Amino acid sequence: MASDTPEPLVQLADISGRGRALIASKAIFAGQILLQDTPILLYPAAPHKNLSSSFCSHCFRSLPIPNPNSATLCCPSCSNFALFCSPECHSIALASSHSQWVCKALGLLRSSNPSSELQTQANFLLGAYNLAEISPDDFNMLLSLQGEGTLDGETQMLHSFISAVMAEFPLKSFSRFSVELTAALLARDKRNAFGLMENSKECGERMVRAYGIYPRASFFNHDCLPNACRFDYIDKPGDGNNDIIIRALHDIAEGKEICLSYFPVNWKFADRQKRLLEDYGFVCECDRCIVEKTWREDDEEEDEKMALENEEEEQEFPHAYFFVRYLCPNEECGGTVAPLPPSQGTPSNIMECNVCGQLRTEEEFNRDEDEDDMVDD
Ligand SMILES: C[S@@+](CC[C@H](N)C(=O)[O-])C[C@H]1O[C@@H](n2cnc3c(N)ncnc32)[C@H](O)[C@@H]1O
Repeated sequence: MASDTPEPLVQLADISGRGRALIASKAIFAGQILLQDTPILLYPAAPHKNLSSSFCSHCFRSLPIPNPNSATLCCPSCSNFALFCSPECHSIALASSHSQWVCKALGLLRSSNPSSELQTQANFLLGAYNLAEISPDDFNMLLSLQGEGTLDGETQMLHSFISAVMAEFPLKSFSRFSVELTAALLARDKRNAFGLMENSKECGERMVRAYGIYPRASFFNHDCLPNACRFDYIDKPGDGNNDIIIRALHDIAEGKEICLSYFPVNWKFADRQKRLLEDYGFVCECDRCIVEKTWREDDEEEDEKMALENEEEEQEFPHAYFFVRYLCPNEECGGTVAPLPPSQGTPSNIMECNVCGQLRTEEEFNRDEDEDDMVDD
């Protein structure tokens, strides 16, 4: 019997020197959705001091301004520190992420006032340990992702903090936890978590509201000239608001590897290399890095400009075209733009930015791009 499920557009492959990767299982067209992935674990970033909006502690959607006459749904242990957008989110959270021992640990964490980084890591660990209790399969999936742990002082400190709380709640899954496992979990998080962004219009800069572990999207490797990018729509109504969607930037031939950029595409060579080595453990040798490593650091901006302006140079710098075509023209946005999905085989001429969310026709995009160039000149 024929199946109605469309064949997946990506398949897993092993690539020497790059580990597991996703490659195109057939020819892909610009804008096509390659993958929609649901998180096995979501946890909040440390709260931003200059951000007033609050969000649901289960699905992470923004909460409406509270009506003084309506009762607010909150966690009985965490009270106003954990609010919910609906009775469904409230009851799911009380049966999962807001279990007694997690709430006790969250309370202690708040009173110890840790740095934002430690707080975010502790939020992850609490979510991960809790996952082992409520969904062992998802926990094993988390552990199967890439990353090797290191036993540094921060790991030891986080482990002691959580072990002390766990000692009061001797749940079955806790017996397996060791400092080595804590280190392994933190490494999985560092290598694989995706940040779900705050609405950048509201806070003026790119800030993360929550992080998620997306088991299938975690297999995308990095390229500084990616051929796909990811979108999230955390405040959209309905189910799946914390799914991520990966779309093709342009046509991709069957068998080609599909890569994302792990950070904004307009980062400079030295910053990209540093981040990839420190956080992801590899030296990037993509086409763009091979060209840019020959540039002198103080000339980098000049070289990029020349490559954009001079046709002959453009052939030597194949990535000049990438910025004209796929970098959001909104100043300081740094987002990547991809066409909307094709409709009934017809490519879309509407481009969407994955950071500021702006939609533009190709003509509007080119006009904004030209205006931006005039301001720069
Ligand atoms: C999110 S995971 C991607 C999937 C991973 N290759 C695996 O086997 O599970 C990130 C890790 O993949 C590897 N990786 C990603 N992009 C790479 C690249 N361009 N060259 C070499 N290794 C890369 C690095 O080890 C990195 O820490």
